[in-house]
Formats: sequence, C-alpha cells, structure tokens
Amino acid sequence: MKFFDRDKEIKEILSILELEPNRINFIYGPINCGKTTLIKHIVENELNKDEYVVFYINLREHFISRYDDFIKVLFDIKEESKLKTFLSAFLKDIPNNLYGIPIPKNILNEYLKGEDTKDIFAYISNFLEEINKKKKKPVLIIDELQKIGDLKINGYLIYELFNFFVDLTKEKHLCHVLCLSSDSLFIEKIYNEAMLEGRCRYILVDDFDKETALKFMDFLAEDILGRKLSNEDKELIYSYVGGKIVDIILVIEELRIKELKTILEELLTEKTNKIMYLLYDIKEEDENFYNKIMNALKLFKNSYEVAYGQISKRIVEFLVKKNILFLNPQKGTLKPQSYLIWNAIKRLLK
Ligand SMILES: Nc1ncnc2c1ncn2[C@@H]1O[C@H](COP(=O)(O)OP(=O)(O)OP(=O)(O)O)[C@@H](O)[C@H]1O
Repeated sequence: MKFFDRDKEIKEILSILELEPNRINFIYGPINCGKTTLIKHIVENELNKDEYVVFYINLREHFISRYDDFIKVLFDIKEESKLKTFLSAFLKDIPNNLYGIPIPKNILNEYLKGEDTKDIFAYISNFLEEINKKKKKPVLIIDELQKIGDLKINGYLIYELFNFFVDLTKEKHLCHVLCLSSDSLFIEKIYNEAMLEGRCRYILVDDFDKETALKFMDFLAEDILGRKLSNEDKELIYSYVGGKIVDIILVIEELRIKELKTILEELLTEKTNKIMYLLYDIKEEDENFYNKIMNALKLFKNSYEVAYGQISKRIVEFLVKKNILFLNPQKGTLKPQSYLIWNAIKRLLK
C-alpha cells in the first residue's frame, strides 16, 4: 500500500529532528490511526541517511514480563567479544537503520547478572556519544512503550527509563527520543507526571479529517478498483467509518466483491454486536456499573467529542481499556476510538 498524506505531521516531526534533542517526544493517537506507518515512512523516505542513525525498537513484537526481557529487546546482540574492536568496526561504517543498540554478547551477559540499569544506560550513553562524534544524529524510537508501564524492579522500570531519556535529551542532547503509544491512559499518566513536566512534547496523530479521508478514498479507488467513486458513495463511506484509515481500506477492498451498502451495514452490525455483548456481560455482573456506562455513552448521542470531566474516572478507564473511547490529555477530551464505534454507540442507544 502506498503511503498517503500526513504532510503536516511529517513536517512537525522533521522540524523536531532538525534541532538539538531537548525533550522526550510522545507520538500518540487513537488505535490504528497510522502512527507506526508514519514513523516508518519518515525513517525510510524522509530522513537524510547521511545525517541520522535510527534505532527502532518495537515492544509490540516481544513478550516482556521480566527485566531481562526488556533489556534484551533494547539491544542487537553481537558475537564479537572485544568492545574496542567491535566499536571501531561499527563506527567505521555506521548503518542508518538499526533494530536495537549493538552490544557484544559477553558484555550484555555481564550487565544482566545484576538488576541495575546504571551500567546498561551508561553503555548506551557512551555508544550514542561515539555516534555524535562521527557527526551523526542518533534517533531512538520506542514503539508501544506502554508495554513496560507496569514492570517493576526496585520501583517501576518506566521511571528509570524516563530519567535516562531526560538525561539523553534535556541534559546531554545526545539523542532524539520518540515514544509511540496508542494507549491513551498511559499517555495521560505521563502527561500528568510531575517528573516529566516541561521535559516532553506531545504529537497527536489522529484519524484523517473529512477532506483528507475523501481524497484517500479517491486514491484507493484508483489504486485498488481502477475506477472513481461517486461523491455520494464517498459521503456514505465517510458517514459510516469517518477518517479511520484501516476501515476505509477495508471498505474499498471489499468493493471488489460486494455492494457498498452491504459492506457498510455488515461492518456496523459487527461493531454494534461486539459492544452489545460487552454491555450484556457488564449488566450480568454489576447492574449499577452498567447503568453508569450507559449514562456515559449517552453523552455521545449527539456529540463526537465530550469534555473529560463529564465522566467519572473509573468509567473512563474502563471504556478506554476496552478501546471504545480515546482520551486526549492535551485537549482534555474523550471521543469514540473510531466513527464506526460512534455509529455503533448511537445505534445501541436508539
Ligand atoms: N498514511 C497512510 N497511508 C496509507 N496507509 C496507511 C497510512 N497510515 C496507516 N496506513 C495503513 O493503516 C494500517 C494501520 O496503521 P498503523 O499500524 O501504522 O497504525 P497504528 O496507529 O500504529 O496502530 P496501533 O493503534 O496498533 O498502534 C497500516 O497497516 C497501513 O496499511
């Protein structure tokens, strides 16, 4: 699939990377809005390869339940045993794109004997310093950071990591740090975390707005169907799935074999049923909680976005965890995770 648009977000992220690293950057947005695709596009097509060295670490692909698991994910483990020879070989011909910080196996094993991140973070810092000396700018990207949000070793690992990131950015200006997450409860926690105040920047990647969504439909229709869609069809698609990229792709792909109205009704019925079954389960378990959930959902009957304070924290947490609502801590608002979910909520409330 060819990459589409995101000019504004690309410009914003490139303008951050042009400057000296000074903050931790959090890239957040609703589920499946295209955060990973955007970052991969920037790394592969927009960054000057002579200037940047990117370390892309995706926690989604890994099972992380212990300290060792996390540390291993950070690194690209090499067989070489002598640090000096290993480093000079690496610095002679630095690749632009890596999936972990290179480290000799024996050194990593030494570090893993204790549960102290101090030596490990010192190793990474020194490594990044060497890259800086070669006039290259390192960029550390951590995708799905919330996966280690609850991991504890002598306190929460995430706080140690944030301290380290502050050191790399605000203190030493050694490395750009981009953290991606679609868990808006996690982002909200960070947003309100005193130790991170003034040390972070938040970049929202949202679903496409209406104008872009309609253009995306034109682009896909040409690409997948080899024909144009009528304005009425595009408006109809938007009224069901809004600017959610994955949903628009699905609709256009299905158009090869099904009628538009059938596709849209099937999608909405499926989503409505899923939420309905969830609500049935809650009602069975706790009728009082169910009533509170229904009252919260009623707020969305006539509005796509509502102020955060209108719904109690416990209900917000539940609906966000179940991927029904998306919380925007910067704006202090809540909205359904997608237009399709919004339509499903409205259908359930009828
Ligand atoms: N700008 C784009 N142009 C074309 N297709 C896109 C674009 N952005 C996203 N997509 C498509 O949408 C799908 C979902 O995007 P992606 O996985 O990047 O979302 P995400 O926000 O990282 O998801 P998650 O909520 O799981 O973190 C991708 O597989 C890709 O095919």
